[in-house]
Amino acid sequence: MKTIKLGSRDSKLAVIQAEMVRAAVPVPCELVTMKTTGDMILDRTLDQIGGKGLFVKELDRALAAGEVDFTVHSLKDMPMEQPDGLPIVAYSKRADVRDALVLQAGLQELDLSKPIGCASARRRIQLKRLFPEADIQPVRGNVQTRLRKLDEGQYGALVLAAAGLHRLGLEGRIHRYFSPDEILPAAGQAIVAVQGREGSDLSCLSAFADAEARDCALAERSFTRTLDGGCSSPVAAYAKLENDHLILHGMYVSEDESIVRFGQCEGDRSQAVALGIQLAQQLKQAR
Ligand SMILES: NCc1[nH]cc(CCC(=O)O)c1CC(=O)O
Repeated sequence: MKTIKLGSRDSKLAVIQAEMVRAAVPVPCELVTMKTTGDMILDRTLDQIGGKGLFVKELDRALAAGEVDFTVHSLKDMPMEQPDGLPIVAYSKRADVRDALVLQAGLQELDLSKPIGCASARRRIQLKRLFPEADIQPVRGNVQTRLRKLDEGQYGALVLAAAGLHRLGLEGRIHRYFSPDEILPAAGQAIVAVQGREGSDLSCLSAFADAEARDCALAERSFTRTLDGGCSSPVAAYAKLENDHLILHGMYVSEDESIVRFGQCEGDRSQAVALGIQLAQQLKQAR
Protein backbone atom coordinates (compact mmCIF):
# COMPACT_ATOMS: atom_id res chain seq x y z
CA MET A 1 0.00 0.00 0.00
CA LYS A 2 1.27 3.50 -0.85
CA THR A 3 2.32 5.55 2.18
CA ILE A 4 0.54 8.90 2.50
CA LYS A 5 2.83 11.85 3.17
CA LEU A 6 1.51 14.59 5.45
CA GLY A 7 3.30 17.94 5.35
CA SER A 8 3.44 20.07 8.50
CA ARG A 9 5.38 22.91 10.12
CA ASP A 10 7.98 21.62 12.52
CA SER A 11 6.71 23.34 15.68
CA LYS A 12 5.66 21.03 18.49
CA LEU A 13 2.00 22.07 18.19
CA ALA A 14 2.00 21.59 14.42
CA VAL A 15 3.48 18.10 14.78
CA ILE A 16 0.93 17.13 17.46
CA GLN A 17 -1.86 18.31 15.14
CA ALA A 18 -0.42 16.41 12.18
CA GLU A 19 -0.22 13.33 14.42
CA MET A 20 -3.95 13.75 15.13
CA VAL A 21 -4.59 13.46 11.39
CA ARG A 22 -2.23 10.54 11.04
CA ALA A 23 -3.97 8.70 13.89
CA ALA A 24 -7.32 9.06 12.09
CA VAL A 25 -6.09 7.90 8.68
CA PRO A 26 -6.47 4.14 8.27
CA VAL A 27 -3.49 3.71 5.90
CA PRO A 28 0.29 4.04 6.42
CA CYS A 29 1.12 7.68 6.85
CA GLU A 30 4.38 9.59 7.29
CA LEU A 31 5.03 13.17 8.49
CA VAL A 32 7.22 15.53 6.49
CA THR A 33 8.03 18.66 8.51
CA MET A 34 9.43 22.00 7.38
CA LYS A 35 10.04 25.55 8.57
CA THR A 36 7.98 28.41 7.13
CA THR A 37 8.75 32.12 6.77
CA GLY A 38 6.54 32.81 9.79
CA ASP A 39 8.67 30.43 11.89
CA MET A 40 11.94 32.03 10.82
CA ILE A 41 11.22 35.77 11.25
CA LEU A 42 10.64 36.26 14.97
CA ASP A 43 11.74 39.84 15.63
CA ARG A 44 8.71 41.52 14.05
CA THR A 45 4.98 41.21 14.54
CA LEU A 46 3.06 39.45 11.81
CA ASP A 47 1.47 42.77 10.79
CA GLN A 48 4.96 44.25 10.31
CA ILE A 49 6.23 41.37 8.16
CA GLY A 50 3.09 41.74 6.06
CA GLY A 51 1.98 39.42 3.31
CA LYS A 52 -0.37 36.54 3.70
CA GLY A 53 0.17 32.89 4.33
CA LEU A 54 3.49 33.26 6.12
CA PHE A 55 2.95 29.90 7.76
CA VAL A 56 1.78 28.03 4.67
CA LYS A 57 3.75 29.09 1.57
CA GLU A 58 6.52 26.53 1.82
CA LEU A 59 3.99 23.81 2.53
CA ASP A 60 1.82 24.90 -0.42
CA ARG A 61 4.86 24.59 -2.67
CA ALA A 62 5.63 21.05 -1.44
CA LEU A 63 1.98 20.08 -1.88
CA ALA A 64 1.78 21.49 -5.41
CA ALA A 65 5.06 19.77 -6.31
CA GLY A 66 3.74 16.40 -5.10
CA GLU A 67 6.38 16.10 -2.38
CA VAL A 68 3.53 15.55 0.09
CA ASP A 69 -0.05 14.32 -0.44
CA PHE A 70 -1.72 16.56 2.13
CA THR A 71 -0.67 19.39 4.42
CA VAL A 72 -1.97 19.96 7.94
CA HIS A 73 -2.49 23.45 9.39
CA SER A 74 -4.16 25.31 12.23
CA LEU A 75 -7.09 26.66 10.24
CA LYS A 76 -6.64 29.99 12.02
CA ASP A 77 -3.26 30.47 10.34
CA MET A 78 -4.51 29.80 6.80
CA PRO A 79 -5.19 32.61 4.33
CA MET A 80 -8.86 33.17 3.48
CA GLU A 81 -8.26 32.23 -0.17
CA GLN A 82 -6.72 28.91 -1.14
CA PRO A 83 -4.18 28.87 -3.98
CA ASP A 84 -5.51 27.42 -7.23
CA GLY A 85 -5.67 23.67 -7.12
CA LEU A 86 -4.95 23.36 -3.38
CA PRO A 87 -8.32 23.31 -1.58
CA ILE A 88 -9.02 22.63 2.09
CA VAL A 89 -10.32 19.07 1.99
CA ALA A 90 -11.08 18.30 5.66
CA TYR A 91 -11.78 20.13 8.92
CA SER A 92 -11.22 18.50 12.32
CA LYS A 93 -13.79 18.48 15.06
CA ARG A 94 -13.40 21.77 16.91
CA ALA A 95 -11.55 21.77 20.26
CA ASP A 96 -12.08 24.44 22.95
CA VAL A 97 -12.54 27.62 20.92
CA ARG A 98 -11.77 30.08 23.74
CA ASP A 99 -8.74 32.25 24.36
CA ALA A 100 -7.12 31.82 27.75
CA LEU A 101 -5.05 33.86 30.18
CA VAL A 102 -1.73 32.41 31.31
CA LEU A 103 0.16 34.06 34.20
CA GLN A 104 3.88 34.30 34.71
CA ALA A 105 5.02 31.19 36.62
CA GLY A 106 4.60 31.77 40.34
CA LEU A 107 1.94 34.48 40.09
CA GLN A 108 -1.48 33.73 41.57
CA GLU A 109 -3.37 36.61 40.01
CA LEU A 110 -3.17 39.05 37.16
CA ASP A 111 -0.63 41.80 37.90
CA LEU A 112 -1.36 44.77 35.65
CA SER A 113 1.91 46.51 36.53
CA LYS A 114 3.48 44.29 33.86
CA PRO A 115 2.38 44.09 30.22
CA ILE A 116 -0.02 41.47 28.90
CA GLY A 117 1.46 39.84 25.81
CA CYS A 118 -0.66 38.90 22.86
CA ALA A 119 0.11 38.16 19.24
CA SER A 120 -2.81 39.74 17.41
CA ALA A 121 -4.62 43.05 17.10
CA ARG A 122 -7.83 41.05 17.51
CA ARG A 123 -6.79 40.13 21.05
CA ARG A 124 -5.25 43.52 21.83
CA ILE A 125 -8.46 45.43 20.98
CA GLN A 126 -10.70 43.11 22.98
CA LEU A 127 -8.30 42.94 25.95
CA LYS A 128 -8.25 46.72 26.12
CA ARG A 129 -12.01 46.67 26.61
CA LEU A 130 -11.75 44.10 29.41
CA PHE A 131 -8.73 45.68 31.12
CA PRO A 132 -8.65 49.38 30.14
CA GLU A 133 -5.70 50.04 32.46
CA ALA A 134 -3.54 47.22 31.03
CA ASP A 135 -0.36 47.73 29.00
CA ILE A 136 -0.73 45.33 26.07
CA GLN A 137 2.41 44.39 24.17
CA PRO A 138 3.04 42.17 21.15
CA VAL A 139 4.67 38.76 21.55
CA ARG A 140 5.92 36.48 18.78
CA GLY A 141 7.16 32.94 18.45
CA ASN A 142 5.57 29.55 18.90
CA VAL A 143 3.67 28.78 22.09
CA GLN A 144 6.73 27.49 23.99
CA THR A 145 8.80 30.54 23.01
CA ARG A 146 6.03 32.87 24.18
CA LEU A 147 5.75 31.03 27.49
CA ARG A 148 9.53 31.31 27.98
CA LYS A 149 9.34 35.08 27.40
CA LEU A 150 6.51 35.23 29.92
CA ASP A 151 8.38 33.28 32.59
CA GLU A 152 11.57 35.30 32.03
CA GLY A 153 9.61 38.34 33.16
CA GLN A 154 8.95 40.32 29.97
CA TYR A 155 5.20 40.01 30.57
CA GLY A 156 2.93 39.47 33.54
CA ALA A 157 0.49 37.39 31.50
CA LEU A 158 -0.21 36.15 27.99
CA VAL A 159 -3.36 35.47 26.06
CA LEU A 160 -3.15 32.24 24.04
CA ALA A 161 -5.63 29.92 22.39
CA ALA A 162 -6.87 27.30 24.86
CA ALA A 163 -6.82 24.67 22.10
CA GLY A 164 -3.08 24.99 21.53
CA LEU A 165 -2.35 24.83 25.27
CA HIS A 166 -4.55 21.76 25.64
CA ARG A 167 -2.91 19.99 22.70
CA LEU A 168 0.54 20.72 24.13
CA GLY A 169 -0.47 19.34 27.54
CA LEU A 170 -0.09 22.82 29.04
CA GLU A 171 -3.68 23.31 30.19
CA GLY A 172 -2.38 23.43 33.78
CA ARG A 173 -1.01 26.89 32.97
CA ILE A 174 -4.42 28.35 32.20
CA HIS A 175 -5.44 30.86 34.89
CA ARG A 176 -8.81 31.63 33.35
CA TYR A 177 -10.74 31.30 30.13
CA PHE A 178 -12.29 34.15 28.17
CA SER A 179 -15.80 33.35 26.97
CA PRO A 180 -16.47 34.26 23.32
CA ASP A 181 -18.48 37.22 24.72
CA GLU A 182 -15.32 38.53 26.36
CA ILE A 183 -12.83 37.79 23.58
CA LEU A 184 -14.37 36.68 20.29
CA PRO A 185 -12.03 34.07 18.74
CA ALA A 186 -10.38 34.18 15.34
CA ALA A 187 -12.04 32.50 12.37
CA GLY A 188 -11.13 28.82 12.44
CA GLN A 189 -9.66 28.86 15.94
CA ALA A 190 -9.35 25.37 17.46
CA ILE A 191 -9.93 23.64 14.13
CA VAL A 192 -7.20 21.69 12.32
CA ALA A 193 -7.47 21.74 8.52
CA VAL A 194 -6.14 19.37 5.90
CA GLN A 195 -5.27 20.78 2.50
CA GLY A 196 -4.94 18.62 -0.61
CA ARG A 197 -4.61 18.77 -4.36
CA GLU A 198 -7.71 19.14 -6.51
CA GLY A 199 -9.02 15.75 -7.57
CA SER A 200 -7.07 13.69 -5.04
CA ASP A 201 -8.68 10.73 -3.28
CA LEU A 202 -10.10 11.91 0.07
CA SER A 203 -11.49 8.60 1.30
CA CYS A 204 -8.67 8.18 3.85
CA LEU A 205 -9.86 11.37 5.62
CA SER A 206 -13.47 10.37 6.21
CA ALA A 207 -12.94 9.42 9.88
CA PHE A 208 -11.16 12.72 10.52
CA ALA A 209 -13.47 15.17 8.75
CA ASP A 210 -16.16 16.90 10.82
CA ALA A 211 -19.11 18.43 8.97
CA GLU A 212 -20.16 20.73 11.83
CA ALA A 213 -16.71 22.26 12.16
CA ARG A 214 -16.66 22.64 8.37
CA ASP A 215 -19.89 24.64 8.24
CA CYS A 216 -18.85 26.85 11.16
CA ALA A 217 -15.48 27.41 9.49
CA LEU A 218 -17.12 28.27 6.15
CA ALA A 219 -19.25 30.97 7.82
CA GLU A 220 -16.37 32.41 9.90
CA ARG A 221 -13.97 32.48 6.96
CA SER A 222 -16.55 33.94 4.61
CA PHE A 223 -17.13 36.78 7.11
CA THR A 224 -13.40 37.38 7.49
CA ARG A 225 -12.77 37.18 3.73
CA THR A 226 -15.55 39.67 2.99
CA LEU A 227 -14.21 42.19 5.50
CA ASP A 228 -10.61 41.71 4.53
CA GLY A 229 -10.72 43.53 1.19
CA GLY A 230 -6.93 43.76 0.97
CA CYS A 231 -6.34 45.44 4.32
CA SER A 232 -5.22 43.88 7.54
CA SER A 233 -7.78 45.20 10.04
CA PRO A 234 -8.44 42.82 12.87
CA VAL A 235 -11.45 40.54 12.51
CA ALA A 236 -13.00 38.01 14.89
CA ALA A 237 -15.62 35.41 14.04
CA TYR A 238 -17.24 32.52 15.83
CA ALA A 239 -20.07 30.33 14.58
CA LYS A 240 -21.99 27.70 16.47
CA LEU A 241 -24.62 25.21 15.43
CA GLU A 242 -27.87 24.38 17.16
CA ASN A 243 -29.07 21.39 15.19
CA ASP A 244 -28.94 22.73 11.63
CA HIS A 245 -29.27 26.35 12.67
CA LEU A 246 -26.06 28.35 12.44
CA ILE A 247 -25.40 31.43 14.58
CA LEU A 248 -22.47 33.56 13.50
CA HIS A 249 -20.89 36.21 15.76
CA GLY A 250 -18.49 38.72 14.28
CA MET A 251 -16.31 41.67 15.19
CA TYR A 252 -15.57 44.39 12.66
CA VAL A 253 -12.82 46.97 13.23
CA SER A 254 -12.20 49.94 10.95
CA GLU A 255 -8.69 50.37 9.59
CA ASP A 256 -7.81 53.19 12.04
CA GLU A 257 -9.42 51.14 14.86
CA SER A 258 -11.75 54.02 15.75
CA ILE A 259 -14.80 51.83 15.10
CA VAL A 260 -15.24 48.42 16.74
CA ARG A 261 -18.57 46.71 16.13
CA PHE A 262 -19.95 43.36 17.19
CA GLY A 263 -22.95 41.67 15.64
CA GLN A 264 -24.55 38.37 14.80
CA CYS A 265 -26.68 36.76 12.16
CA GLU A 266 -28.25 33.35 11.84
CA GLY A 267 -29.78 30.96 9.38
CA ASP A 268 -29.64 27.43 8.03
CA ARG A 269 -26.19 25.85 8.06
CA SER A 270 -26.42 25.22 4.32
CA GLN A 271 -26.20 29.02 3.94
CA ALA A 272 -22.94 29.31 5.91
CA VAL A 273 -21.01 31.24 3.26
CA ALA A 274 -23.90 33.63 2.57
CA LEU A 275 -24.34 34.29 6.30
CA GLY A 276 -20.71 35.32 6.54
CA ILE A 277 -21.10 37.79 3.68
CA GLN A 278 -24.35 39.12 5.12
CA LEU A 279 -22.90 39.76 8.58
CA ALA A 280 -19.81 41.43 7.10
CA GLN A 281 -21.97 43.81 5.06
CA GLN A 282 -24.25 44.46 8.02
CA LEU A 283 -21.33 45.45 10.29
CA LYS A 284 -19.47 47.46 7.66
CA GLN A 285 -22.54 49.51 6.81
CA ALA A 286 -23.97 49.99 10.31
CA ARG A 287 -23.79 53.46 11.76
N1 LIG B 1 -1.04 31.70 15.51
C1 LIG B 1 -0.50 30.59 16.25
C2 LIG B 1 -1.55 29.58 16.54
N2 LIG B 1 -2.22 28.95 15.58
C3 LIG B 1 -3.12 28.11 16.16
C4 LIG B 1 -2.98 28.23 17.54
C5 LIG B 1 -3.76 27.51 18.54
C6 LIG B 1 -4.57 26.34 18.09
C7 LIG B 1 -5.79 26.69 17.31
O1 LIG B 1 -6.37 27.77 17.43
O2 LIG B 1 -6.22 25.80 16.55
C8 LIG B 1 -1.97 29.15 17.79
C9 LIG B 1 -1.45 29.58 19.09
C10 LIG B 1 -2.28 30.64 19.77
O3 LIG B 1 -2.97 31.44 19.11
O4 LIG B 1 -2.24 30.70 20.99
